Amino acid sequence: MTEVSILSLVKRYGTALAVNDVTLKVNHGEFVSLLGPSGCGKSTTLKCIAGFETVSDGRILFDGHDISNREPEDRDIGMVFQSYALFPHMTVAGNLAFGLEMRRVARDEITRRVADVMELVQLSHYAGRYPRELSGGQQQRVALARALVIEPAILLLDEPLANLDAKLRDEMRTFIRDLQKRVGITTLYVTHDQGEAMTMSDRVVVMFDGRIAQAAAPEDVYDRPASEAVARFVGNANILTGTVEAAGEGRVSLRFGSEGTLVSLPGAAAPGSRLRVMARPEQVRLTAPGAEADASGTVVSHYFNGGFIDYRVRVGADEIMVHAPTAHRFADGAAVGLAFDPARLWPLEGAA
Ligand SMILES: Nc1ncnc2c1ncn2[C@@H]1O[C@H](COP(=O)(O)OP(=O)(O)OP(=O)(O)O)[C@@H](O)[C@H]1O
Repeated sequence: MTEVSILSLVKRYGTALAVNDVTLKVNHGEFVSLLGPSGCGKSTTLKCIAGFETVSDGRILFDGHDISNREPEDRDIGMVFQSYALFPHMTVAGNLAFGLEMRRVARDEITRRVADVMELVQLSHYAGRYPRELSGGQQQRVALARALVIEPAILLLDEPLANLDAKLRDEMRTFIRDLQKRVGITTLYVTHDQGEAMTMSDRVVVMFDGRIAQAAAPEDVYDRPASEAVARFVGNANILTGTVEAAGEGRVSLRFGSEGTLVSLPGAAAPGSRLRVMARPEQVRLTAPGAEADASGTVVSHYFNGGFIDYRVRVGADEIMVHAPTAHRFADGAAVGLAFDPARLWPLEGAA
């Protein structure tokens, strides 16, 4: 297993900064996702690690060795792309053997390793098939096997599930994650899909404009986002502004609107100041009017979504998203109360 250190990485295309001073350590056997909107620099970061792009500044170390100037084939990486990039004129077994033949591995050893990796990705019965005779998910499993068969030190994946339909994508998430755990390989995974990053990763690195906005465990990024931009990119977020009525011992009492009840939450701000807090839609509870609540509002719309109902509720000038169980239903126009779970409200940095 290998540790990857990215130190003050900069990548410029002309005057444009695609990667702007990225520093990140990926531990032995860790699964780290680079998550961000299109153009934020995640693929460029991965390409610099793979050696497909030269770095403009900064260094990349594998287990303490500077590999910034090594050719891609000398970096000991396995790579999987969105387009499976399989050789169409070769069978599955041929595709898997190719990298080993290039490395002049002995024939017996190639046979053994190809058989092992086909079993690992559950494709043993497909050895003689050509890529065009496989489904998208199967082709991506071959691509994964081809990256792993060379037994690389690091696995790099760039949007590998983007071409698959939704159900297959869900299955492949678990498949890749289980496989990575079994093999124990240090993995960097690029995606713009926050669900994918959350379910698969040990750590999620959120990037905007070539910079890291937050690098933390999925739960931390979701529950304790470093900024409003992270809060909004990772899942849905209600951003509420309240007035601090009292403060002390690392907690503040916040009042939303003129009628809102006081909610006590962790934070430090002077009384009278305005504070923005994040409440995830599933952390807001709807109550019948008259029942104890923190605020009152009117249902603007509701959408049935299988196990849940997604409501939009007008509270004063704000619209609050609520992701609620189906047990109690409220019609459009209904008066409702909203109750926040103070333990789950998260104060955001910066002035309101
Ligand atoms: N070869 C290139 N020449 C010039 N600019 C480039 C090149 N490759 C990428 N860029 C620019 O660098 C920035 C980062 O691109 P990058 O592909 O890393 O983003 P990304 O987050 O992976 O986006 P996507 O999900 O769309 O691939 C973008 O503004 C892009 O236009």
